[in-house]
Amino acid sequence: MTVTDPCGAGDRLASAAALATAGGALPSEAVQAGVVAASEFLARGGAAGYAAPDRDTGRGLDRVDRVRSAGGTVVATGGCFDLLHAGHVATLRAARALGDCLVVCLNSDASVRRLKGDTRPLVPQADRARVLEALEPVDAVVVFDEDTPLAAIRGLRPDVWAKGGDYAGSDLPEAALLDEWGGQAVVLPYLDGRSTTALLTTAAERSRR
Ligand SMILES: Nc1ncnc2c1ncn2[C@@H]1O[C@H](COP(=O)(O)OP(=O)(O)OP(=O)(O)O)[C@@H](O)[C@H]1O
Ligand SMILES: O=P(O)(O)O[C@@H]1O[C@H]([C@H](O)CO)[C@@H](O)[C@H](O)[C@@H]1O
Repeated sequence: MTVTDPCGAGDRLASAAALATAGGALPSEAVQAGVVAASEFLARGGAAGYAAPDRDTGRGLDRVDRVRSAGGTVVATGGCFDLLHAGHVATLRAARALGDCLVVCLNSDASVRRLKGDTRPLVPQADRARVLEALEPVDAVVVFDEDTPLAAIRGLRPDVWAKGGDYAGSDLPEAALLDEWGGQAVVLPYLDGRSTTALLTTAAERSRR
């Protein structure tokens, strides 16, 4: 293999090793996974093997397809993302750092209503999607109407499914689906004290003053 441009190989090794560790691999196994990923990355021409994302057309599922066909890592996350806060941004940034693109599976308004009650969402799905698409870590948003993102995930077949730290300690139901194609479900750190519910409660209290 003629190594043309090693740039990015270290990041590739580190992200693959981190993912392997998150999946329970031993340090030696994680390093091995990282070396394999970095080798495959270089074999495909390294960073130069990726088409430069065109900000006009580089967003959206076409970018996800390009990353996948170049052998990159597709990361997906999901949620309601009603009133956005720093915890959401922390999870989106951490999820994006696990791979080469990030897709957000977004609950539709009807789905949010069934999940979180008739008073939710405050922000309609079209605006929730627009806000998410404007964030640097987000490459695409897929709105789903079901109670769970399982059908959307099956269609996307991401390498990684990530949720925020409020799911720490719980078995993500998406993990079994990712297992079908060797993907991994991971829980990311939680930013204490941030939640849409807390924002709504504070707003209601302040408005009564
Ligand atoms: N404080 C936080 N730190 C990190 N990730 C978070 C935090 N709050 C939510 N997330 C993550 O953001 C995604 C969307 O979650 P969601 O929209 O339910 O946020 P929320 O603030 O918990 O909303 P709600 O209060 O209405 O339940 C999920 O993956 C969730 O794990
Ligand atoms: O914004 P939330 O409440 O984190 O989003 C929910 O997440 C659920 C989670 O993926 C289960 O593991 C999902 O089932 C539900 O549809 C909401 O997206």
